Amino acid sequence: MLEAKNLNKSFAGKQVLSSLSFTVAAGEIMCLLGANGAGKSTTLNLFLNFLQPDSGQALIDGVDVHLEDSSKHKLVYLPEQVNLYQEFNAIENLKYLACLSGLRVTEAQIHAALDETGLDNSARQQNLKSYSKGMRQKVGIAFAVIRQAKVLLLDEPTSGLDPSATLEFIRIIEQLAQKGAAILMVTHDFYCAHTLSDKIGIMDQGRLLTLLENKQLPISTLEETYHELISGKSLLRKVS
Ligand SMILES: Nc1ncnc2c1ncn2[C@@H]1O[C@H](COP(=O)(O)OP(=O)(O)OP(=O)(O)O)[C@@H](O)[C@H]1O
Repeated sequence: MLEAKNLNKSFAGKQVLSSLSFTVAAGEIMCLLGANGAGKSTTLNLFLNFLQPDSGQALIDGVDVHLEDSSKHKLVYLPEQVNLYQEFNAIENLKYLACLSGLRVTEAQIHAALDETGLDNSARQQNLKSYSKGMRQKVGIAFAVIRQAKVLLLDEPTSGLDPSATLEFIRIIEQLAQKGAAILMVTHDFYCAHTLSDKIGIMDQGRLLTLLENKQLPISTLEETYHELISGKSLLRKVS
């Protein structure tokens, strides 16, 4: 389980996160939407312990990531651009990543993880420099499968993916959540947020303005709420 507890963060006197609190339970997918500069990536960086909060806690399974690094073994981070070794193929990359994490994996386990992501068998022996963004992402997700990640942090995972690759990505992430991972995703993609998330937080200027439960929420309501909150204007009024 992942929990932001009253997180505050400033850079050079500028408050970029203010009293940010939310939880993502095991098996749940939460998405953060917000304008550029709202503080979404800063939030991920606090969970990754790349940054220290001024106050508050970023907790993974009840452990403050800034006080104990035991939580880092439970976590996999997928940045917008998955930067793996371009000169290695998928199998070699995953073997190497597993080795760096102190995990022993067989080639059969690596193939099984890649099977879950749907990466074509024929591509697995090719160097990553020939991969598309979606294929690279599948290798990153396969690492989460190998690591049996309890927490997955995703930063704008669908930007630049074509509609089919986006759908495939959604299917893979749903499967990881069904297996019990807590997933926090930052995105500007309404469709992905709407299709995938159990709850959607809308952020602006470091604050969580609202937290929408996504049970049968129409995508038009999500978009309307976003625009009203962020720009103070109704989408419907704008177009009429
Ligand atoms: N290392 C840093 N040093 C100084 N300011 C920073 C740093 N990282 C982020 N900021 C500032 O903090 C604010 C929040 O940035 P953040 O990257 O978290 O926003 P975001 O919601 O992820 O935006 P985007 O959608 O553009 O990725 C911005 O004003 C940004 O300029």
